[in-house]
Amino acid sequence: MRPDAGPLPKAELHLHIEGTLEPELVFACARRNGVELPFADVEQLRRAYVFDDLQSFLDLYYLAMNVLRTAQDFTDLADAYLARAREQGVRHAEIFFDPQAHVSRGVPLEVVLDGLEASLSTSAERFGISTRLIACFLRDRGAREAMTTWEALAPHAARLHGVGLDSAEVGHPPEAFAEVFGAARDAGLHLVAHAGEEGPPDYVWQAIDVLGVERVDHGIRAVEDRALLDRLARDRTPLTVCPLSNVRLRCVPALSEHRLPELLDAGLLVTINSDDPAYFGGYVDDNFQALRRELGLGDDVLRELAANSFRASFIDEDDRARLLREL
Ligand SMILES: Nc1ncnc2[nH]cnc12
Ligand SMILES: [Zn+2]
Repeated sequence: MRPDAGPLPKAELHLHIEGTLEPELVFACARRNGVELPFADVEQLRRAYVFDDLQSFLDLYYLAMNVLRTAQDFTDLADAYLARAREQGVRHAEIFFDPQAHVSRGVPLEVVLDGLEASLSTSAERFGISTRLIACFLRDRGAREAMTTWEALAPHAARLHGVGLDSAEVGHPPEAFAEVFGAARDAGLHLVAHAGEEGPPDYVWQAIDVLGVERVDHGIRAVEDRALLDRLARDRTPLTVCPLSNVRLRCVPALSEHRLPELLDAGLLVTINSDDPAYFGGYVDDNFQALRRELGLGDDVLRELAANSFRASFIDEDDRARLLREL
């Protein structure tokens, strides 16, 4: 039992580091790198954070990250996330980054990796948070570019913990990425993929059956397919659900109508995460608090969701047991 009433200890398993870019850091990086922004100031940028769907968010997400040019920018980005994450009870984070979004605009992969690692390699000492990196392929840029990206990543495989699949989902089914996921598996990396965020349950089936992912990112549309729910429950395949993201991107009409309780009732290993917290109005514990407020989840359920985050993480068994004992 925990002695105090601070935020629950938890792991964050679905967090895009580029989605932690707060407007203040956008302007600071733009200023020092001489990048022009189509926004007058921080307030005007923040006012633009109103989204109709995933694509309308991605348009702004890719635009804002254009200010990230140097290793120092990526270090500052990760440091800012870690400081926030510590306040939110995070003990372990498996962090996504989008190599193609940087390499395609002329920022070398080494700059991104060196910059992130300069922060993350000391995250445990400075913030009490162990960290891992997961490189995501941008599915809307196709399987061929994903393979080219993998060829650039492979020499750095030891610096990575896994690969994932993200960006615009509908029209870009997981099965197209079977070969590149096979190559990453052969290199000893963990596999995850966004599926069933906006896309149909069939994309979740493909992620587990064709790509062989160990976790499904989002996966909320699995609720529409009884056989899929049974399969995910039977295999204990975790879903990394992001409630505030789902509302902001209009994947669900309101938090009070989120079908998370049905996923839990079906016996799924559900975790709660923040996705792109700078854009969606809250970091990971804010998601937990919103579930308490809007969905009426009680202490026991919230504690179970926090425990699931350790169960679903890729940490060593000793670390998992140690972290579970904190709850
Ligand atoms: N919620 C999300 N879905 C797909 N790709 C993303 N990239 C960053 N956030 C994302
Ligand atoms: Zn995501």
